[in-house]
Amino acid sequence: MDEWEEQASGEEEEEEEGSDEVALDSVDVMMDEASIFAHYERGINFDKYDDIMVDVSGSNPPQAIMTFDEAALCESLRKNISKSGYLKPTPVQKHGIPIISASRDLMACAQTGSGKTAAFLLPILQQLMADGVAASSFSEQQEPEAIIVAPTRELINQIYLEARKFAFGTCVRPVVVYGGVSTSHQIRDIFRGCNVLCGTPGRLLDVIGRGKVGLTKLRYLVLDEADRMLDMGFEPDMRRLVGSPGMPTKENRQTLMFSATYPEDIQRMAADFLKTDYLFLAVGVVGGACSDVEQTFIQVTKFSKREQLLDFLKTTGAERTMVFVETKRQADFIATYLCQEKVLTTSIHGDREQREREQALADFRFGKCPVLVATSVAARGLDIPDVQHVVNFDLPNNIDEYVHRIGRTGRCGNTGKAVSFYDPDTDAQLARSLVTVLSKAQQEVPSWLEESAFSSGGAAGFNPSRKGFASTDSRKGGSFQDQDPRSQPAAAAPEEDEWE
Ligand SMILES: Nc1ncnc2c1ncn2[C@@H]1O[C@H](COP(=O)(O)OP(=O)(O)OP(=O)(O)O)[C@@H](O)[C@H]1O
Repeated sequence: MDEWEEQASGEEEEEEEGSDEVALDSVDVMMDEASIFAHYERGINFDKYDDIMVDVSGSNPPQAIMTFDEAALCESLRKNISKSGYLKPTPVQKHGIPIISASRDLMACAQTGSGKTAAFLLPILQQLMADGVAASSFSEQQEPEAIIVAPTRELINQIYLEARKFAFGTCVRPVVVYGGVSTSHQIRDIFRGCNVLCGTPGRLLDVIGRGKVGLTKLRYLVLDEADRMLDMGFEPDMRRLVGSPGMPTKENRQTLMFSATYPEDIQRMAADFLKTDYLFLAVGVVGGACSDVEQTFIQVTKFSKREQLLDFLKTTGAERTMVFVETKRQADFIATYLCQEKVLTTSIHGDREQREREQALADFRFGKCPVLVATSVAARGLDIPDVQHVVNFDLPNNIDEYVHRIGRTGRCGNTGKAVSFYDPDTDAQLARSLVTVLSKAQQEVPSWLEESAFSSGGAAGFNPSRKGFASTDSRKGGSFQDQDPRSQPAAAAPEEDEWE
């Protein structure tokens, strides 16, 4: 089974022995203020974000803000923003914050690493604080004002830590729930008060189903990585969530969606969850790659990849590098191979225990292992400082996945590099989408890739319809990717390591 889906449907069962300790390690750790506000620096291209074209569609969008001061945030939020090292808002924040503060539903698209998390957290927290919301005392059912959903455990934990950082020193209490760790521990944490509940879908539905979380006070529903949350793997869970007893109708809640990619069919379906007058915010090309990532391609054959990877890693030394592979088995295999070759490597994938996954991320984050071999479970959202290289050892089978993977580097105005191994025998179906992504990001397109894209092989296998990225708000019509009637929905194809 696809490891994302495994999380979607299998979280409830994951009360394995020892999981309490994991929960204590990861969730309840008492961090000091300095570590809560630890952050990495904006990169040299941070100011260039302001040159990116912004398009807001829908009726009567509010005026964008130019500074955090214009957002009229309360004192504690301003202090926390400044302690986080934020001097000025990024474009998605300049437009997103006033839209959310104006109580509008929003579908927002902005490139990876450009500050989408704060774009939804800040206006929500501001409104809750302005309304005097405070975590209630111990109660065996809590009624959060906001729910944030994301597809992976590590990502939702990261969002929770961001929420906790911005809410530091206030009465608003964020809580996180996700699979692979003790449910009872998380429920106890909810009982202590919960205003902003961050969760992966399976565990969220579990705590709601057990009656530990009531939905009648819910005002905000946020889908981060919204296109992923609404594709085949998670859509049923999202429909169950909005259909849960007590969940306010879409007219009576504010629904916010964020991602760097929005295939058109997903945009159309997303409209089921949003009020009809939702705003669509596009910062740059919808589905476009981060312009601060230099993308290169190396033609390989299946059997030369391992040596090529080793040669590449010899040139990068201790620079932090994420190596993406397609299957869990491949992740173990490549990580073991690299360790045998004395490259300090760890790995993350859906078959590893949650404790091991968190340890792997920590070892990578803090530099103990500069190389992280990962499946798609680490492709979206993770914000790890100083990732200098992303290697696509195996290219993914859809273009959005590629965009998210390479977006683990080149964040917050920093530059990064992505190297992809292109095997003409297996990757030709991606060639045309890659050419489009490269050109839209003003990157050099290798002539052999262009030839491959427009040769019969590249064109015949071209499969944009399900995972094609839209140029704009689908309500305007027209995606810039060709629509090939022969193509099969890519969602039917394996996205990750499901066949193992
Ligand atoms: N206004 C700002 N000033 C300085 N740093 C910022 C600002 N906004 C966000 N950041 C930092 O930029 C980094 C990337 O932000 P974030 O993780 O929200 O990106 P994202 O757009 O959600 O990316 P992805 O699409 O990969 O999920 C984070 O470390 C965040 O703290």
